Amino acid sequence: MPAAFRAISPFVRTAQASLRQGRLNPFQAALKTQHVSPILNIYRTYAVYDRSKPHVNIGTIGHVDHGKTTLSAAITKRQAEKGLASYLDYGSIDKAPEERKRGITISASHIEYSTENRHYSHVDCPGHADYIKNMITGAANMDGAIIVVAASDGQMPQTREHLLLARQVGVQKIVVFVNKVDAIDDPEMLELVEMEMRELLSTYGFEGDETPVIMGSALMAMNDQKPEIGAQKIDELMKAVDEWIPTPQRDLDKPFLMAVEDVFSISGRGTVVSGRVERGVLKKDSDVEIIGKGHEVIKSKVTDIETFKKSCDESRAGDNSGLLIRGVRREDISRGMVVAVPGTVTAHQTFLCSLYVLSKEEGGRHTGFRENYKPQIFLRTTDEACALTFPEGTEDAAHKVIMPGDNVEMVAHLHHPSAIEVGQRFNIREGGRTVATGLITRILK
Ligand SMILES: Nc1nc2c(ncn2[C@@H]2O[C@H](COP(=O)(O)OP(=O)(O)OP(=O)(O)O)[C@@H](O)[C@H]2O)c(=O)[nH]1
Ligand SMILES: [Mg+2]
Repeated sequence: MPAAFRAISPFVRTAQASLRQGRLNPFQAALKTQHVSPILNIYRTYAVYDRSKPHVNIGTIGHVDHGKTTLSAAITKRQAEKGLASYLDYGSIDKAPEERKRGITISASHIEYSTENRHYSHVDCPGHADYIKNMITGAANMDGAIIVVAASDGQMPQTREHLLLARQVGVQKIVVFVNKVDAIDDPEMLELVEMEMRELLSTYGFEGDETPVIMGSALMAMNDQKPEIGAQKIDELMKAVDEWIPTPQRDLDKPFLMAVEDVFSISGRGTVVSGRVERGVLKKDSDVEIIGKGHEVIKSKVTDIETFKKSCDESRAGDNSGLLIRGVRREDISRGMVVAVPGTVTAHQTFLCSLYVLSKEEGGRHTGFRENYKPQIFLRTTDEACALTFPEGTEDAAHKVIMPGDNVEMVAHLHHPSAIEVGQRFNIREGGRTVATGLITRILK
């Protein structure tokens, strides 16, 4: 340990004593004293940042007051004890003074920690409209979520809302943390909560039977009490998160996809399609499929690749490329179709999506719209006619009006089948301006 580190404060002396007695290792000692000194901050940074581990974005979601912020703090506490995070107490996660006073989280707070396997960026996510908007528009993203459900709320009238929120923000994989188990005496009650949760997960299109459900108490973990429902459950939770939420693939590692921007024919050579490569790497002489715009799937081979006006052996994510495709006529391909690795993309016509409808101030509509709104939607390089309806079971769908500034979940029916995928974003425009942004959350047909 550096000399400067030794002379700083009583905190350091306490930590050092623990260190000597073998209760803490040097990293943990540094973490314990993180508030004191910039040198310790450097220690802390080293403890947390480990770029060799894969990075994953997650967050806590769930109803107001069910314990999201307490759980977030408890995770950092537990990981800090292992030298894998810097401990943040409740107050430093709920930053705004008015939040602390009222005990309600208003803005999202970013924290980070690691497990043995991965590095996490974690948002303590309030259920507020602003945050949902950020997720829909792509300003924020989550690879998976921990949904916090308080067991003490009896039959959990808000459970549906939690799952709807998770689906709306585009999360595909969830880990459930049933919180406040310390306040429950009846174990049967917990079984009931778990059963109901699994059933609802399936109803909302998540894998209800396989989803990990951990029962514990964030408060007990924070207070170093009852480790069997406190600290140990945080460990179980992080293990489940590590295993259940997949590591996102880098664009370059994904299967090749390019949306067609332009098609032309070069005499003596054939048809060339051009566009910006969205993901993956394509080698010359690879087989591809060209999909979308209501056409049959076209099977072909890319016999030459041109990037920056030079012929090359491959085309990669981010490149603007021209692909010479064999045996396909120019008129069979149109802008908006995608060129992809065979079998990786299919065309669909109906999907569930989350929409953020721009407010008047953001340049959006001045009036609301109802079911059967028929806008043009802009997907990748093309636009497509589409009709929007409310999901099955929506109350009073016929009279519901969506106003500018609203978030809403809707079902989109495309006029032509298009190559679409879960997680893809799109815009709705009217008269040349964007009036809504959408996120595809489930493919329906
Ligand atoms: N008994 C008990 N209470 C808990 C537990 N976890 C959290 N609480 C309490 O529940 C209340 C709400 O906790 P928060 O962590 O602020 O809940 P939240 O979900 O972040 O709330 P918002 O951000 O306002 O939506 C606080 O009074 C916590 O002390 C627990 O495991 N057991
Ligand atoms: Mg909170």
